[in-house]
Amino acid sequence: MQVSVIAVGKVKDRYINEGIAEYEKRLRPYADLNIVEVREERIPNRASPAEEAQVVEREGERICTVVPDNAVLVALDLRGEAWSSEDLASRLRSWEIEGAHEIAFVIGGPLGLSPAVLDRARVTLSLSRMTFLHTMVRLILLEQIYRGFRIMRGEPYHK
Ligand SMILES: C[S@@+](CC[C@H](N)C(=O)[O-])C[C@H]1O[C@@H](n2cnc3c(N)ncnc32)[C@H](O)[C@@H]1O
Repeated sequence: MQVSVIAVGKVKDRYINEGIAEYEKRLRPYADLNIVEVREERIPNRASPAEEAQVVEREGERICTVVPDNAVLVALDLRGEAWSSEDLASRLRSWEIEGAHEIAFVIGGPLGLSPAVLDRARVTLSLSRMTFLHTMVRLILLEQIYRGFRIMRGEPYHK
């Protein structure tokens, strides 16, 4: 299965990049993983609500240009559905059964995802009610996708 993680901005912290690299490696037997970064828009100092909305909209336009037409799009958003890891495993299984060619998870920038991206998503997923650093979300999400595949295949993993 092709799994894409579309994310706004680059990960600069070494400790996060090392974790991401570890989970990219662990996921290799389960999925063809593709991480796509789109440019993070500069937020002006003391940005007005209109300027912030423009930042989010521009990043959203960049995201929309890289989302393949036939992908199942999962938007990571604080206000999304709360799933257990078993829920994610069963969604992965049902997308596989439906013959979905690609699952694309999308992570917003510091100001979140645009309405256009949220509208395009098949499902909006929350990892917690707490707000995480967007670069940290990339690592947490990869661990959950890995955990989901392990559960789906009935393979042991940490409880
Ligand atoms: C710093 S957060 C954006 C916060 C922004 N104020 C909002 O309300 O969307 C950056 C991105 O990380 C992801 N994110 C952060 N915490 C999350 C959570 N608990 N669940 C799902 N996604 C999260 C989302 O994709 C979000 O767009």
